[in-house]
Amino acid sequence: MACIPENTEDHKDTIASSTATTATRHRHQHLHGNVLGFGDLRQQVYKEILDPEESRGILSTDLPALNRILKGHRPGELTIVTGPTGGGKTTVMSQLSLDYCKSGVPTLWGSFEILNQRLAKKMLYQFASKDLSQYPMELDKWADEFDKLPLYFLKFFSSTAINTVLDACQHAVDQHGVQHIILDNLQFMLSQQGKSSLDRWELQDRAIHELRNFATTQNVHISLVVHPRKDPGEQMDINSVFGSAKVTQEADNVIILQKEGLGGFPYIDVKKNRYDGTIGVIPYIFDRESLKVN
Ligand SMILES: Nc1ncnc2c1ncn2[C@@H]1O[C@H](COP(=O)(O)OP(=O)(O)OP(=O)(O)O)[C@@H](O)[C@H]1O
Repeated sequence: MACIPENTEDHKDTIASSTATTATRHRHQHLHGNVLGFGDLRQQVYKEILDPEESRGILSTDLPALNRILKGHRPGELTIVTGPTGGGKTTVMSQLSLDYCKSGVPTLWGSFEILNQRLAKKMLYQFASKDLSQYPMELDKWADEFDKLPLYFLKFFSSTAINTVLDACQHAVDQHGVQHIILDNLQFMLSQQGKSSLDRWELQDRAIHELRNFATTQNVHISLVVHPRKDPGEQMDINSVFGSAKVTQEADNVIILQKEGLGGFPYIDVKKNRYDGTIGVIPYIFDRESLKVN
């Protein structure tokens, strides 16, 4: 019978490999239900390395320049959108969400500042790319097409408790497969809640935390419109967002709609992009006929 001497290299390898296997098994045996080993992530990591296009989000058709910076609209993220008063936050988010919705992203709008019918009218103009009051004969045709979109609206208006909002969002995720939720805006949603200004900041921090958590656990994208601080100055920066630093810390993306600056054009300013760190600006022109930016 062949006998393998204990000090051969083969034997050392065998011992080393069996020790590694035991260590791996030992590691995995002791993993808590909420703790992962690399093995659990391996296939996803491969996918990110070998197929980066796949891990990118849905791309915008209307604003291709935004894709080059943000790399698409991804589930599980929280985007903060801010900009000066009347600077186009609702208009741009309406257009962008419609753009993703047309690509098949089921979308839920929470419009706490403007009535749903006004928002839907704006979206219908953007959908038709024209001022439909000038084309009344076409109204039914466009409305029928618009009605086919996987688009939903929350009934809430102005002050609404965050838990009430999230309950409705949860229902929309479960029943309609919603993947993008737009809340416009945080201040109107939280208005008249909290007695002192300190209370209000705490309330806002808690709401941000809840929304962040919802986006992650439900794997949906939340776009949250937040007003700037009073008098944010000519060009806004990340500190111009109203509230504590938590608002922008919790966000994966921070987008500021800046007033005329670059060559006299207003521009979309991507100030934070946690996905790959690319930031940058996209000048745009607002078309009053279609209510779209391009
Ligand atoms: N870039 C733009 N240039 C000029 N007018 C615009 C632009 N974007 C939107 N508008 C128009 O300005 C008005 C306000 O736009 P919108 O409601 O989108 O701004 P907002 O930033 O959401 O406002 P608020 O600060 O009140 O929430 C609308 O009538 C809209 O059609």
